[in-house]
Amino acid sequence: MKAIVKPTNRLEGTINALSSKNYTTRYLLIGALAEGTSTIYYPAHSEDSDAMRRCIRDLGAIVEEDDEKMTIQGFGKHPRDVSQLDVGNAGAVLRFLMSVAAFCPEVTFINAYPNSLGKRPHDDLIESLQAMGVEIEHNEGKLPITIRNGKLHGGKIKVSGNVSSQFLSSLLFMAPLLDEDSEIEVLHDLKSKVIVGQTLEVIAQAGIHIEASEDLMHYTIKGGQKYEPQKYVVQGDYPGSAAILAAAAVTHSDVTVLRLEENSKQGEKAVVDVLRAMGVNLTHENGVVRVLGNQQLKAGEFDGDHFTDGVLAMVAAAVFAEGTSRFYNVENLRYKECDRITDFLTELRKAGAHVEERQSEIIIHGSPQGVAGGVEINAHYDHRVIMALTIVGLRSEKGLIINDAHHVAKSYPHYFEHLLSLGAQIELVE
Ligand SMILES: O=C(O)C1=C[C@@H](OP(=O)(O)O)[C@@H](O)[C@H](O)C1
Ligand SMILES: C=C(OP(=O)(O)O)C(=O)O
Repeated sequence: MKAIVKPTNRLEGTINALSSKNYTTRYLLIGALAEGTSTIYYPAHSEDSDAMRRCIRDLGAIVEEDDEKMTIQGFGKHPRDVSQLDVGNAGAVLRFLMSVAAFCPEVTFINAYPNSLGKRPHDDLIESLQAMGVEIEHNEGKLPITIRNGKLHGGKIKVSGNVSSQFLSSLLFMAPLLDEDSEIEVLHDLKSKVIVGQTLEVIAQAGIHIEASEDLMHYTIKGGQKYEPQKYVVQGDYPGSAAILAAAAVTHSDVTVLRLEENSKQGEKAVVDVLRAMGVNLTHENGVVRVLGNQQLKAGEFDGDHFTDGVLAMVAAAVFAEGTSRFYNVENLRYKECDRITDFLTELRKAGAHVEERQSEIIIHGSPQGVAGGVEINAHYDHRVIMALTIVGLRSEKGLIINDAHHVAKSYPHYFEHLLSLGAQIELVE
């Protein structure tokens, strides 16, 4: 699908935030790891959450669904003997399930997206699992990956947090089910640290006890624990909503997004403060964010690691700010669906933005007068690149054509529909 994004002066209206992708993948997982029936209200529907749903079914969970909720009869620590799993393009699903696969005799994770997930590194998790007795075949740390149970055991576990927090989360989900007690030590820096708080939150909701140090670098985990079946309610998604809020910030607008809890553990709720710091007129009360955009933005400097999945949308807003903005501590954006620094900035430059990259920084020299546009954009298989470039297109002189825009469905299948309902001028061509 192509998205033909045309210059749009005004956005107006109210939308319900999509359901959180990262809570949905977690609740599906812990529902599967429980024995008994868990219920998840308002689960997300996107390619990534569908991937988790498909894989836990393949592993033996019984999943039933109606319009409002999903029930999962879990398999505990005894998944079905499945030979292959297809995680689509979902990094978190792959990494979380690599640890669960260690309870199966032999599972191969296939390489369904060689140009996206197929390029992402998993070495750090592979090394930790191997040290725990798991046998792993892999393609230089990348897919396809085959996991064999070997002699899986707990004990002292080390994992690097340099590249992704998902490796640590994966081990935190699995270790309580082992017979032995475990201690996890995080080596190096822990990137996307905030999201580990979401992992610990859902694990605790399922009755599992993990002792975590305050800096989230050390964990003590008793073995032989069981996930209890529970009822979970999925909150609204900040990373996806960040793009809607940024679109409202760069246009004349009166846009309200519902279902964005102020006390959420999602790091990307920081985008509300980022936009505020950029001078955007907004309020955030009782789970409702209202943006009154007037196209006036000022530049700022932000530690992007706190809101990793919201960075691209904030960069798109910064393209139209007065002055030079800097998003630092974002090196691990290079290891996502594409290289979200080099690949994303290549597309931004095509659109007419003035941007510079460093190994772990994005620098934007703002163009408050707007950018030229009038070019075709490569999506690089990345939903967040698509969402961000759409924002830029709305404020361009000649619009943008975003190729392969269907990849937006990885996290936010209704993104264009939502923008259209706010009055965005976008044509979708199959
Ligand atoms: O744990 C998770 O669900 C996620 C962790 C983050 O990845 P990294 O830890 O690799 O930064 C985030 O970007 C991703 O969308 C989801
Ligand atoms: C990086 C993302 O997801 P994942 O790592 O799960 O593929 C994302 O949603 O932006």
